Amino acid sequence: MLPSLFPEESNSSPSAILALADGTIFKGVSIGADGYTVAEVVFNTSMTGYQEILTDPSYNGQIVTLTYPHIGNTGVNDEDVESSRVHVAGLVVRDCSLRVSSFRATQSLPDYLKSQGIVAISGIDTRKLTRILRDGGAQGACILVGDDAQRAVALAQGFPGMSGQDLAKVVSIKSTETWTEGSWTLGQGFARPDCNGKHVVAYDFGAKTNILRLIADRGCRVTVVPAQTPVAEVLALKPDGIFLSNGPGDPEPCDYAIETARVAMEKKIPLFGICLGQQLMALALGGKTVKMKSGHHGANHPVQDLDTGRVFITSQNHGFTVDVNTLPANARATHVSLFDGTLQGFELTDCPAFCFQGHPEASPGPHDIIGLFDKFISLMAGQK
Ligand SMILES: NC(=O)CC[C@H](N)C(=O)O
Repeated sequence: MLPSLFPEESNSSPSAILALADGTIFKGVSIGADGYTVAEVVFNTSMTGYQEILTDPSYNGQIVTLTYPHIGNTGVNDEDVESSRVHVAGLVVRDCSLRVSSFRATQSLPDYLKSQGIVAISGIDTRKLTRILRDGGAQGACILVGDDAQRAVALAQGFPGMSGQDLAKVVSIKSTETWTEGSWTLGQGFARPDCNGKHVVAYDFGAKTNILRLIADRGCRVTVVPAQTPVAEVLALKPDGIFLSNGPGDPEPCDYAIETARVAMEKKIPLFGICLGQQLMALALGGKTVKMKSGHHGANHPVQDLDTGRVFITSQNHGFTVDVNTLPANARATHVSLFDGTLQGFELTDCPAFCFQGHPEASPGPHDIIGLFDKFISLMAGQK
């Protein structure tokens, strides 16, 4: 007998179903918690960084399928997390490694998923799944442990969609915190930078920790505030700059955050937005955001700087985009996606505010465009 392509099938892992709202059914094995999960399913093309992806709060409410086929080989560790817990609603992989091989690993991926209560499936033809999502767009899906395919399809079809979902306030911290940790280096752990420079107040809509680390690395004093903190309270903290974080869900219903962005721009406080932060700034200016077909989720997206022509390979994770044609005249496009021409960054001509749709903090991904953090520091220092 030929060895199974999915060795985990040959041991005692329970069977599981992945059903799509369009009725497609995939059979595999459970590598996570029991039960079922229902959410929008999106594909991520990163070749590394599954632990960062799992813990990115912007994935809250989404099932992620990884196009890289061999997942789990380095297990999980205590440092490669972008928040305090797993946020994806479920995980779909082609082949979950049976063996963990990394000196940093503290747990296997399946044990980690089980301990966090995350339903996940392995043994899936993720190329077929990704083609369906690429051609038909992201859609509702259900991962169900067991064999009841009909129930899984019905659950997937009941998913209401991402539009209209305000998840930023759900994942945000509940009280104000001070952030002091810098980046991690092998053998040295997390840096403890001198945080007595510019005072940045960071709105937490589901912020990835590497963003806060990169701001702290640059000597800033970082105060992190809950998503619904009134902007007047933030202004009373006398910030040198305000940061609007990434976050899950639809930006449009986040009226509290749109108001924050509007006032910060009106008061001409140096302002930097990443991903959801860009979308909130656009909405505050009277612009519009739209749901994309399959979104951008990966670590290989080329983005062009419209001023210099230079191309950066960037990390991306968004399902909504700003319609550039709806922005007012004082918003100048600075970056564009070379995959589909969507807006990747803009800045204001009459106030020190700029934003980026992708992820300059990477994690996972290339650091090509990390210089945007230095641009924020320069803005706070009053330089253009
Ligand atoms: N990473 C993010 O901030 C994502 C923003 C928003 N939730 C979107 O999907 O477009």
